[in-house]
Amino acid sequence: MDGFVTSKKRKAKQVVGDDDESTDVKLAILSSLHPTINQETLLEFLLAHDGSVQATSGSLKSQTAGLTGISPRKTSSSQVHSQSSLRSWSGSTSTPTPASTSKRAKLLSRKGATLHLFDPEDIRAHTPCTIVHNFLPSDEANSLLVELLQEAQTFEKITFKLFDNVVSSPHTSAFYVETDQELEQQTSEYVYNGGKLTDVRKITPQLLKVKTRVQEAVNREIQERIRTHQGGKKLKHQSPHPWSPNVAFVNCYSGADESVGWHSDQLTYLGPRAVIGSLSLGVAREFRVRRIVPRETDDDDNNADAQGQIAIHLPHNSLLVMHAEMQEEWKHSIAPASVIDPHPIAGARRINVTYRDYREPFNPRHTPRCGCGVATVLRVVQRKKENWGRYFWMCHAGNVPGKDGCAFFQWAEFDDDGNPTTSRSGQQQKQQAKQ
Ligand SMILES: O=C(O)CCC(=O)C(=O)O
Ligand SMILES: [Fe+2]
Repeated sequence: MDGFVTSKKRKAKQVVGDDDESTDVKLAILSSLHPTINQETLLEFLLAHDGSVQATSGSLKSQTAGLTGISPRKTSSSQVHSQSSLRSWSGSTSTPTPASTSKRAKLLSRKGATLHLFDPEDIRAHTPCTIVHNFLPSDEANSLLVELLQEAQTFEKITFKLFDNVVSSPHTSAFYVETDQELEQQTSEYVYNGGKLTDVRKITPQLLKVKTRVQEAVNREIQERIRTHQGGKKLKHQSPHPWSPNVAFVNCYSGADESVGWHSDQLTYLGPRAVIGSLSLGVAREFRVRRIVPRETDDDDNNADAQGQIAIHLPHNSLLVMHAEMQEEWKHSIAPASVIDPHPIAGARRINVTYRDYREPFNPRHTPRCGCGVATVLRVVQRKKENWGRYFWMCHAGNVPGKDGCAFFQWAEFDDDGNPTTSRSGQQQKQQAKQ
């Protein structure tokens, strides 16, 4: 039985190139083992040691002991710099067309280099995001910040399993829902990283009030994006319905060294081509994005940073919209900072609220369950050229410390509006028939 599971797992890996996360995962492990060494240096060492975490870590330990060749974290993620705009030197002030946008982005962000963006027009032109500065009336932003800093005193780090290591997120967070019924469902039915969330809270009156403003602004931004970047049409699998957030994740970064590693947000409850509204409060930090470039071959890891990173600077009271192009094709992170400019209310702390639209067809009651009896996770092929852009459901029960998952894997199909085209029972039957 074990042999069967192992070979099935291997097969799934081959079709989806699931390995694609391994560089990020390896970097996350190395980062937690060597917190003072910046990610670029870790990546260089990892590549030099053929992707072996153990060899990289050993080599880093001996080099840091001898203090040779390693620069401490010296990322430029630091103070809030100011930059007028790229437009001032690129000579263009007009709204870019999709073609000119991607050409400019290619020219400006390069392998190994980080392009720093501050101006909303530059962010719109070079990334799948848009930003609204000074989003809330300032007293509303400040009082939401005060409330969430208070809440964050009891937030916890999320613990999960990476390969055989148990690691915890380098920041704290909590999850907010609107009704008692959702609170009950979230703790009994929903699954994150293979396990149940332990800290689910009822949304606060201020978070709820701000949600209405976020909802209006995000829907406006979506329409604008469709007009300027999507040729007037929603993307294939993008929902045609107005974006209607019903949950919020709140993250707290207590100091410059707290961060979140490279990831794409989980589509499991959002569906394909999801849009997310992300409000930043307190100290300004860098939100880094990079496009995922499909691999030419299975062991081609050199492409991981082929187009370089883009750092979007997120000041207090800014709303970042991650548009429908984002989660499937890009990864994002909050980089550790070497220096920060303290905020008058928050000091070194930053609060981030991501409002999300959990869609009914993606309720775990309707989505496939794996052999462990757990609702599966929805993912997309990001690296493997062959199946690039295809969605699949897979078991994630093995991410819980102390648990092993199963080999469940199933391609996911959606109609043009992003609704699953097969019912759960239909999918389960097909899966059982195949086994
Ligand atoms: O803190 C942020 O701005 C981003 C947080 C994030 O990526 C997430 O919660 O998924
Ligand atoms: Fe995220």
